[in-house]
This record gives sequence, structure tokens and C-alpha cells, in this order.
Amino acid sequence: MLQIKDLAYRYRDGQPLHFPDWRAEAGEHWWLSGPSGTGKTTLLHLLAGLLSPSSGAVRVNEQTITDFPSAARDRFRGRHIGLVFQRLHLLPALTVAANLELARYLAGLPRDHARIEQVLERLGLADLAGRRAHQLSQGQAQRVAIARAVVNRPSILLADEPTASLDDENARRVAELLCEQAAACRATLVVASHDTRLARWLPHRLDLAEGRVAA
Ligand SMILES: Nc1ncnc2c1ncn2[C@@H]1O[C@H](COP(=O)(O)OP(=O)(O)OP(=O)(O)O)[C@@H](O)[C@H]1O
Repeated sequence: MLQIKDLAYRYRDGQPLHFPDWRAEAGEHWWLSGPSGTGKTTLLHLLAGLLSPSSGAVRVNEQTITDFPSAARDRFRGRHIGLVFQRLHLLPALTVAANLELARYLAGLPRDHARIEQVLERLGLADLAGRRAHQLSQGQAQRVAIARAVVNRPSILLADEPTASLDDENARRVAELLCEQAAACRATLVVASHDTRLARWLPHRLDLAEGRVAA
């Protein structure tokens, strides 16, 4: 589960961003919507513990991660939260498999080749395991980013604009992969996006423009 309460964040020199109280249960698929600048990316970063709020709390699996010291929050994120960033952030000089191994290492988890092979297989990436990330097409890199986000079997899966600039066929593929992978981990999935095509796959909606939750 994922919960926010009285959450606000203020960038230096910016207006404070206030987020509506909200709770999402294990296995639910959420669409985080709202026009540009309403704070979707900021909220994902707060949920992942990459930013500390100015006030309020983020709870994940009944633990208040905003109370954790930063090293503990980093460890918690590695084990429990998968993130697909807008700019993917793969390590370009590492192979596809090494990018996934690194995600396990940073979370303090033991090596597990079988798990990495399984995830690459499921995402149609088995043939690319030894390819360096900078040699991938954009679509392949995006699937690797999803593979890296799920390799540690997260209970929360967050994705930032994963279908922006994709045609209908590729947008469908990415949406289905995210939903399938979230379901396989029984993770709460939260996808931040302007893309109305996603509504089909994401039955719950938190709209930041209106500060409201729609089932
Ligand atoms: N690093 C930063 N420093 C200062 N202000 C920032 C920073 N990042 C974002 N902001 C501001 O915070 C607000 C929310 O930004 P955020 O990127 O979270 O919105 P968003 O809804 O994800 O937008 P988009 O849909 O365009 O990606 C905006 O007004 C933005 O200008």
C-alpha cells in the first residue's frame, strides 16, 4: 500500500505544491494525471523517497518512509520500490544484464542470475542481455528500464510518462508490460502521464489539477 497525508513540497524559490490525501492498495493500478506543472513528477519522487517533503508523510506498506534517515530510505527504495524514470537513467556503458545486477546490488540483495534471466525473458529482452545500454533502440531501452524496475519484485511500481512520444502500438505494449509486471509482483502501480490512452489500463485515477481521486 501507498499513502500520503498532508503532503507538501516546495522547490527553492517556488510556490509550495500541496497534494491531496490519498491511499492506494496492493495490486491497484493508478493513473496520476494533471496538466504540466501540477506536480506529477514531484509526487512520484516524494513517493519514492528521492525527495523529502516540506511537510506531511509518505507511508509505504504501513511504514512512514519520510521518517527514515536517508540511507535507510535508499535501502528501502531499492528493495520495495521500482521506478521507471522519464529519462530512463540506464547506465550506458553497462550491459543490459549488468544494469539489472546493479539494481540488486544497490538494494543489498544477493546475485540472482535466474531472476535476471526470467525478467529479461518475460520482457522479450533475452537476446539483448549482453548488449550495452547505449547500443539499444529507444523502445528496447524503455523495456530494459521496466525490467530493472521490477527485478527486485517491488511492492510499488512507479512510472513517469512512459508512453510520451510513443505511437499507439508501442504505447499499448508499454502499458501492458507495466500492468503485467505489476500484477506479477502484486505491486501498486502508479503511472504519471498526460496520455489519455492509458485510461484503459489504469482504472483508478488521482487528478492533481482538481485534487481529487476518481475510482
Ligand atoms: N528542480 C526544480 N526546481 C524548481 N522548481 C521546479 C523543479 N522541478 C519542478 N519544479 C516546478 O514544480 C512544479 C511541478 O513540477 P513537476 O515536474 O512535478 O510537474 P509535472 O506535473 O510532472 O509536469 P510535466 O507534466 O510537465 O512533467 C512546476 O511548477 C515546476 O516548474
